[in-house]
Amino acid sequence: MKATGSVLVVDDDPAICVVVGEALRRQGHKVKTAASIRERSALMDSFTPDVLITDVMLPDGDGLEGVADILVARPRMNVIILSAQNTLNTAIRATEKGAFEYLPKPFDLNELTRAVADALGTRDGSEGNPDDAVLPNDGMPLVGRSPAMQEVYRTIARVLSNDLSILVLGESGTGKELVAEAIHSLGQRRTKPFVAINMAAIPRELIEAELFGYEKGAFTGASARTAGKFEQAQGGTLFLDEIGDMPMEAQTRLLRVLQSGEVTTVGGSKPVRVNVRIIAATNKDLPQLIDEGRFRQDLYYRLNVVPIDLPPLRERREDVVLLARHFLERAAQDGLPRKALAEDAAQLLMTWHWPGNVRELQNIMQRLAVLTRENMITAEMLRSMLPLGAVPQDQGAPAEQLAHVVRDWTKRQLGIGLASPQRALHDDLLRVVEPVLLQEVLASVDGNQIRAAGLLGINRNTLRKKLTDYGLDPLRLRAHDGS
Ligand SMILES: Nc1ncnc2c1ncn2[C@@H]1O[C@H](COP(=O)(O)OP(=O)(O)OP(=O)(O)O)[C@@H](O)[C@H]1O
Repeated sequence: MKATGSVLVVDDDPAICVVVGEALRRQGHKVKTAASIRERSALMDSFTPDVLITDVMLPDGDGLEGVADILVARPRMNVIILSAQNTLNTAIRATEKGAFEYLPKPFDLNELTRAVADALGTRDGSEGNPDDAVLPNDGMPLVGRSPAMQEVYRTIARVLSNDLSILVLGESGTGKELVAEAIHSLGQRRTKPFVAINMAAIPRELIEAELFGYEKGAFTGASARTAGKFEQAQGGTLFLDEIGDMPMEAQTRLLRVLQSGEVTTVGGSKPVRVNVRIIAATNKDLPQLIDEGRFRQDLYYRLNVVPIDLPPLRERREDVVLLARHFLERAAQDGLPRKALAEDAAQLLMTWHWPGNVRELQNIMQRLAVLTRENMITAEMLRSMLPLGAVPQDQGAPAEQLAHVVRDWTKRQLGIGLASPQRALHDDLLRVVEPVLLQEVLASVDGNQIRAAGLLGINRNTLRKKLTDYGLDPLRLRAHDGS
C-alpha cells in the first residue's frame, strides 16, 4: 500500500506547477502550488505540507533562504529543491539548509515523484533487486532520462495548458503516439476523448469519410450517418498519425476544417462545429514532401506550431537499459514471469543501433520475458534474439564489427538485386572502404606519401595512382582531422 501526503509545489513557471502537480495527484497526493516566496509563506501560515518542493530562483527572492527556518518550525516536513542553476554550489547550499533532496533542472518527473515517495517514507524496502533502484515505472507514461527526453518533457509541460497544434517528428517506434497520449492525458482535455487515426493504415479513398464522417447513401455501403474522427474527438484531442501519407485532396479539406473549426460530412451539407486539439505526427521529411508537391505548405505551417523532435533510440543510448527494465517490469505486471537483466546483457543492449527504436526494444524484452526459462537475462540469451542487421557499435572487437558491417552490406546488395552482371560487388565495396583507409593513414602521417605507403604495405606509385583514381588530394589530407 502506497502512503500519500500533501505537497506544496513552489515554482514561478506555471507549466512546471501544472505538470508536477498533475504527476503527484496521479500518485494520490494532495497538491497546492505557489509562484513566489510570498505566496509560499501565505499558504504555509495555515497549512503544513508533508513535502515542500521549491524552486530556487523565485521572482521575489532566493527560494532556499528561509528553508532552514521553515524546517526548524516544522521538523517532520521534507524539502525538495529544484534549481536551474545546476552548480555544485546550489547542491551544497540545498544540503546545508537541510533539504531532503536536490534536483537540478531539467529534472525527470519520475525522479521527482520518486523523491516525494521517498520523502514520505513510502518505499517499503521490499525491492531487493538492485535493478529496481533505477526502475522508472511510477505511473508516468514516458520513460527516459537522456537530455533529449528532458527536452521533450519540457516542451510537453509547456503545451499542457494551451491548445497549440503539435507536430511530433521521429522515426518509426520512437514514441510519437505515446507523446501525443501524454499531452492529452496530462492536459486540460484529459476528461474528453483521445482519438487516433493513422493515414498510412486507411485506404486513401476512405480517409475523408473516416476523418469527417459521412451521410447515409454518400457511397456504396454507407447505410447510416456516421460521425468521423473529428466529431468523435469533440472536446478532446485528435491524433493524426503518419500525416505525411495524407492524400492531397484530404489535406485541402483538413486545412479548411482547421481554419473554420467546422466539419462537413462526406455527402452532407450542414457543417458541425468541432473543438479538438490537433496533434500530428510523421516520420517523413515534410519540407521535402512540400518541395515535391506532395504536402501543402499552408497545412504544414498550421500543424507545426510546436514541433517535438523524438530522436532515434541510438542517439539516446542512456535510455536503453532504463526502457528495457521498464518493459520487463510491465511484462511482470501483465502476469508474465518476472525477469531481471544481467549487467552483460545491459551492456550489449547499449551497443545495438535499434533500427526499430523503442518498439523493437519493447518487442525483444517481451519475447525474452516469455521465452527464457531462467530468471536472469544474460547477454548470451540476448544474442540469439537480436535481429539480423543490428550492428554492434561501440563495443566488441573492431575486426568483428567490420566483418558484421560488410556482411550486412553484402546481404543488402544481393537482397535488393543490385548485384548484376554489369555490377562488380568487389569493386563496389573497395570503392567504399579503400578511400577511408587511405585518408586515415595519410592523415596520421601528415600527408607523407612515403610513410603512408609503408604503413599500408603498398608501393608508393600504387598509392599515388589510387589517390588519383579516387580523386583524393594528399595535400588536403594533411589538415584532415581524422574524424
Ligand atoms: N519513452 C518511452 N517510454 C516508454 N515506452 C515507450 C517510450 N517510447 C515508446 N514507447 C513504447 O514503444 C512503442 C512504440 O511507440 P509509439 O507507437 O508511440 O511509436 P511511434 O513513433 O508512434 O511509432 P510509429 O511511427 O511506427 O507509429 C509503444 O508501445 C510505446 O508505448
